[in-house]
Amino acid sequence: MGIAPQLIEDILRRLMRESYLNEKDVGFKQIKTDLGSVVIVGGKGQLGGLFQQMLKLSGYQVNILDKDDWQQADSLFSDAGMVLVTVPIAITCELIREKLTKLPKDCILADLTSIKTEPVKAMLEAHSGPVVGFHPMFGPDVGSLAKQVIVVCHGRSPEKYQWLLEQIAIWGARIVEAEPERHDNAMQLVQAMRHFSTFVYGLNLCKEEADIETLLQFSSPIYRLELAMVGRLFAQSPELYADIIFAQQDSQHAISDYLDNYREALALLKRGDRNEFIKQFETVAKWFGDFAPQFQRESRLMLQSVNDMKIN
Ligand SMILES: NC(=O)C1=CN([C@@H]2O[C@H](COP(=O)(O)OP(=O)(O)OC[C@H]3O[C@@H](n4cnc5c(N)ncnc54)[C@H](O)[C@@H]3O)[C@@H](O)[C@H]2O)C=CC1
Ligand SMILES: O=C(O)C(=O)Cc1ccc(O)cc1
Repeated sequence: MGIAPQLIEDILRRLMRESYLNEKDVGFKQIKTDLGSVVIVGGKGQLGGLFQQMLKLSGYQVNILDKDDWQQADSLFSDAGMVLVTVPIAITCELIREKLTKLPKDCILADLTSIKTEPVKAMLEAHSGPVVGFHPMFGPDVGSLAKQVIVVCHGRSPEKYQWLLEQIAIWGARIVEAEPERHDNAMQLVQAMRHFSTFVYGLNLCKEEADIETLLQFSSPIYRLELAMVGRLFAQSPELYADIIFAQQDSQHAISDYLDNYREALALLKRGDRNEFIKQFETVAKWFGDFAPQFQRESRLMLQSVNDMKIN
C-alpha cells in the first residue's frame, strides 16, 4: 500500500516496548516457589529498589535491610533463602566480611556491585553456601529489563541458583557469563575510563562556561546525543561514579595512555600535520573494520529517534 516498512517496524517496536513496560502491572512467573524470604541489603537504594520491585512482581517475599536496620538482621536472615547485597561500592567488601558471616547454610549470597573480583572473593570467604555475583549493565531508570544485559560471575554451587538465572531470563534480561577478573579488566575501559573522560568533558564545558542552550541550538543530532550522554552522568550520584573510578586503581594506566594519545594528537594539530592526521584516521578506521559501518547504521536509527524527540 506504499507504506514504508520502516514505519511499520517503528510502530510494532513501540507497541512491544509499551507491552514490556506494562508487564510490570501484571507480574512475572515465579520460578522458585519454596525459597523463603529474600533480604536486600541496601534495598532502599536505587538499584535495590528496582530489584525489590522485580522480585516482588515475581511473587517473592522481600525484606529490606538498610543502614539503620541492623538490629533486625538476625531475625531477617534466619529464614532467608537469598541475601542480595546492593550497597555503595566503597563499603561493600567490609560489610560482607563483617556482617554476612552467619547466614543459613543453604542461603544464596549474591551482589549487584559494579566491580566483581573483590566482592565475589569477600562473599566466598564470608559464606560457605551458594555464592553468585551480578553486575546489571544498566541504571535504575530502565523501565523494563527486556534486552538489558546482566553479567554473572559464578561463585559457588551454581546448581543452587540456576533458578535465579532462569528468573532473570523471564524478566527479559540477557545473562553474560564472565570470570570476575575478566569482567573487571573490561570495565576499566567500559566504565572507569569512559566515566572519567565523560567527567572531564563536563568539567571542561563547565570551566569554559559554555552556554548549553547555544550549544544545543547549533548542534548536529550526534552532538546532541553526546551532550545528553555527558549531562546524564551529572544527573546521577557522584558517589557511585567516584567509587567506580577510584575502586579500579589499574584504570589509571588506561587513563594515562588516553592522555598520552591526546597529547600526541594535539602536537600533530599544533604542527599542522594534516597528512599525518589523515594517515592515523585511516589506521583507526581499518582497525574498527566492519564495526565502523555497523555503528554508522546503528547510530543512524538512534539519531532519527533523537530528531523525532526534538521540540524545536
Ligand atoms: N545505580 C546504578 O546505575 C547502578 C549501581 N550498581 C551497583 O549497585 C550498588 C548500589 O548502587 P546504588 O543503588 O546506585 O546506590 P544507592 O546509594 O542508591 O543505594 C545504596 C543503599 O545502601 C544503603 N546503605 C548504605 N550503607 C549501608 C549499610 N551499612 N547497611 C545497609 N545498607 C546500607 C543506603 O542507605 C542506600 O539505601 C553499587 O554496588 C553499585 O555499584 C550497579 C549497576 C548500576
Ligand atoms: O545509566 C547510566 O548512565 C549508567 O551508566 C548506569 C550504570 C552505572 C553503573 C553501572 O555499574 C552500570 C550502569
